Amino acid sequence: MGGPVIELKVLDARLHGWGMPRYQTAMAAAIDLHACLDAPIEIAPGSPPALISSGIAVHIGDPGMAALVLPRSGMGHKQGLVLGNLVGLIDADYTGPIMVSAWNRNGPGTPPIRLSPGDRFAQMVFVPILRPEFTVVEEFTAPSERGAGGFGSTGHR
Ligand SMILES: O=c1ccn([C@H]2C[C@H](O)[C@@H](COP(=O)(O)OP(=O)(O)OP(=O)(O)O)O2)c(=O)[nH]1
Ligand SMILES: [Mg+2]
Repeated sequence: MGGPVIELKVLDARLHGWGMPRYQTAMAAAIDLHACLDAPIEIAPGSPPALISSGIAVHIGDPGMAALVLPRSGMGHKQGLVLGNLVGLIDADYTGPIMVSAWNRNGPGTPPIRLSPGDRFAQMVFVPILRPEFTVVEEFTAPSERGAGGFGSTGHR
């Protein structure tokens, strides 16, 4: 409602039956992505991630926006299905199929994760992007309270 509108191509007609990419609730931040598989697959622990098409393409076409592909929290936390690239970044000028690297992060000896055609197995969120230009300097001009401290420099409690 009132948000930006971007073009989306449906590359796999089965999505019409599975439920087109949509926000599952009125205030959901992300749309779920469906696994456009020909047949069920099993992703074994320790095996390379499976690269699976979501069956959609978008052309964001605005340098102030990008999309992130993220695990679904239920599948990631409970089943161990996460992304081989941890987070997928979709550039505003990318027009190919949105692909998902599906990785079973579980340890050896655990059962494979089964994915069936149409399963909602990841999600995609659109985010604002800043693209600053850079002034190369020898020394930073403004003072900084933190300075170069990092990696726990402020303590734990
Ligand atoms: O999970 C993902 C990550 C990326 N992409 C697509 C969209 C993105 O715009 C493009 C390039 O991604 P990225 O820049 O992260 O990968 P790269 O390894 O740097 O490839 P490139 O050299 O094409 O930029 O691949 C996906 O479909 N799914
Ligand atoms: Mg890149």
